[in-house]
Amino acid sequence: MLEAIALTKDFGTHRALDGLDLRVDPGEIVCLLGANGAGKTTTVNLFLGFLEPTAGEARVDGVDVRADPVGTKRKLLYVPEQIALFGELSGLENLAYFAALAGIADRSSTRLRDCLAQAGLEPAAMDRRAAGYSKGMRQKVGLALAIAKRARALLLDEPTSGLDPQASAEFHDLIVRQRDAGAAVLMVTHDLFRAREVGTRIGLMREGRLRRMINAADITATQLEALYLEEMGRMAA
Ligand SMILES: Nc1ncnc2c1ncn2[C@@H]1O[C@H](COP(=O)(O)OP(=O)(O)OP(=O)(O)O)[C@@H](O)[C@H]1O
Repeated sequence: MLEAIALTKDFGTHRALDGLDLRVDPGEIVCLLGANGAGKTTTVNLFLGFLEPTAGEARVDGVDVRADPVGTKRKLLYVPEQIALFGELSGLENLAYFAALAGIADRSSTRLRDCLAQAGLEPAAMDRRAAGYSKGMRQKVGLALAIAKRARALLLDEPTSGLDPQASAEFHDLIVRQRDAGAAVLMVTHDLFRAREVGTRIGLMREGRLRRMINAADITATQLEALYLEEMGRMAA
């Protein structure tokens, strides 16, 4: 569903992403871990068509993002670290607005409320102004859009940073539900523990390169941490 083929991005003379080969199939969650500046967000932005690759291809459902930026984006849902909502509008009104922008045909209030409920937003909160929403509640509106859109792939960039542990666990449960419904999920995170819990595979990135791809089932959290530190060079001495 998501495929990077020798994907490369330079910013001036700096190579931010260097020949990335990666595949995320329907029904799996691939987590990207790595130190700041490793090229994780650049990868997500290339799949979204926010950046043009210097070389290689980012494909969504077999289509090069550059060849059909609008069509490929329609199949994706992007959840950034901070979801921006209109504070004066309710959660439901925000969802209705973004659903219209995304070209979703069925935007009845009943359907959108159902999507918000599936994303875990309390019914009582749906009609309250989003200005009073916590970060966790805003993320749920983002996920509700994925559900409304029937997005086939989710691109998540540090979606739970700053969430309390309970909200983070709840968010990850929702992602797992999307995976079980057949979505392909690419998640950038610094949370090694959650990556191992929910990830099918875990990629370790450093300085623009994918250094290692690990099957989450083959490794304990402690082993993952040791591998991570080793790859990041902190245990090199
Ligand atoms: N628009 C840009 N212009 C110039 N350099 C950029 C740009 N975007 C990213 N970079 C550089 O590319 C490299 C990779 O950045 P990227 O944001 O992909 O890292 P990351 O792995 O997501 O890091 P973090 O964990 O801090 O979010 C960094 O050196 C960064 O400074």
